[in-house]
Amino acid sequence: MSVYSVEQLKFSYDKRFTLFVESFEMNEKCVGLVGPSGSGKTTLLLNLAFLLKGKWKKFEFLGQNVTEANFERLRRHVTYVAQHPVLLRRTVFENVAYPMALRGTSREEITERVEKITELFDLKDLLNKKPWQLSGGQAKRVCLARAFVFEPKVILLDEPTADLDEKGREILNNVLKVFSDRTSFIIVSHEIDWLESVCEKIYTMNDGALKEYRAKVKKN
Ligand SMILES: Nc1ncnc2c1ncn2[C@@H]1O[C@H](COP(=O)(O)OP(=O)(O)OP(=O)(O)O)[C@@H](O)[C@H]1O
Repeated sequence: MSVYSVEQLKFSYDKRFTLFVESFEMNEKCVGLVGPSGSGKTTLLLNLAFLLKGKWKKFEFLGQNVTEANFERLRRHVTYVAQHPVLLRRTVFENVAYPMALRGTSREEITERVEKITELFDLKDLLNKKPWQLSGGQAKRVCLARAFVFEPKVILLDEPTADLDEKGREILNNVLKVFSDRTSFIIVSHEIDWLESVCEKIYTMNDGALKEYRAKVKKN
């Protein structure tokens, strides 16, 4: 079953920019997306996260036909992590727990999952800190942990390495590996070498059009 199967997806904010994806079939666990600034990468991710609604000839998500009726419901299975995501003015623990609290998860399960994910993202010592007490890299790791904590089927990452130092990158690489058995990823980045080391396939975006960049056999 494909993660996404899309034909002729079109979205415009206004007359100045149009995203037009002729065809996108995602059968990989991880694909990368590169392209110049303003070419439409974020716009594509927002459409694939069901946060922007365009028009399409065919749009399937995990084998389900996307329709007007289920569009908003499908959001539950996919998480978009923005390049500069915003944290709530609450503790790190509460920020990471937030998506599960929204979903009505029990307090016990929340605590257990937050513990596990903050361990993976090396945030254990920061659980009681507030956002303004964190460095940029720490804040980014909190945002990433908040996306991974409820194990959505698909995670869309917009420039995830921005703000991360070497240790942060190692952590992210490890988490991508740990989650590769249960989560699929689309990653926007300008770091093509890094994308090639973690993705099975890479696409380019130019003036709103998506093209395959290079098929690649994953190392190790
Ligand atoms: N909310 C909006 N309203 C109107 N136009 C927008 C909006 N968001 C983005 N755009 C325009 O749509 C085009 C594509 O933007 P988008 O953010 O998808 O590009 P991008 O490839 O992600 O860029 P970057 O690499 O700089 O993040 C740009 O011309 C941008 O100015």
